[in-house]
Amino acid sequence: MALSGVHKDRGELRIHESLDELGTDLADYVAELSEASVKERGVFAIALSGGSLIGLMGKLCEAPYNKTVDWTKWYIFWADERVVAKNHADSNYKLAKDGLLSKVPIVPSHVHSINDSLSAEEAANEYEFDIRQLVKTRTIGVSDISDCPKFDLILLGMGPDGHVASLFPSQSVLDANDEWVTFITDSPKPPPERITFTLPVINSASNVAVVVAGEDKAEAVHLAIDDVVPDCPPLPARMVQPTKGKLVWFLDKSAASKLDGYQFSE
Ligand SMILES: O=C(O)[C@H](O)[C@@H](O)[C@H](O)[C@H](O)COP(=O)(O)O
Repeated sequence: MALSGVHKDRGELRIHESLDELGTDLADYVAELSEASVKERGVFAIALSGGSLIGLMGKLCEAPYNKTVDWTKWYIFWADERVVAKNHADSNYKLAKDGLLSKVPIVPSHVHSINDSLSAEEAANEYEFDIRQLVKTRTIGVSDISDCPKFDLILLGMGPDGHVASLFPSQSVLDANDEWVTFITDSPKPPPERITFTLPVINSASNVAVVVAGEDKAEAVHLAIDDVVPDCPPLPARMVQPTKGKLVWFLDKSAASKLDGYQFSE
């Protein structure tokens, strides 16, 4: 690891020399959380996002993880999903299925994806209903300070504009407090129709990891983590602040290059 440390209020930073190293650390981290959660609760409830994250999780399909992780205890969800058919190239479900879920022995009935035959609004409502049933049976834990679900791990990517899940800057969904899952029909990143976990759900998780690589995201990483005097509303990524859970940033050197105090020489 190039550098690691704990920021006083923005969580743990793990900064890597290369994407290969980042991928190994990410696989270790997910495997350790899975083991701890299965030991404690008997299951592991994990929510994925789309984008480059899934490729960076690729090492989980390889030795030793493919044989050491208790995949049958995994319950899979999406922190956000594009409202397209499951076999569409834009589907986050398809991305995860092709890149991860089809390569390890996950129980098909444990994979909770959205109903792709519904409108964005209906799909969000139905997905929240599904999650509520699983909170009732404690397949997903529950926050002890609100009624929110407490996922064992929520994995997020971040866009160059600082969006996480499908929570984009200046959109009203950032203020959604009553819903667990909401929807947008005007995503600045295509496709336009998406469902997304709301901030209260993200911030109720036991663990949240934000995985970011590339120089085009360096400014957003700086604004999301460093103590900056804001001249604009906080980036969605900065609003990720687990109430009781643990936040970890997995960064490559390029994404971390504008962080205060982190100067890398080539
Ligand atoms: O479905 C999506 O579009 C996402 O879940 C989104 O939040 C993604 O994680 C970021 O845009 C980062 O994507 P990249 O890592 O590909 O830049």
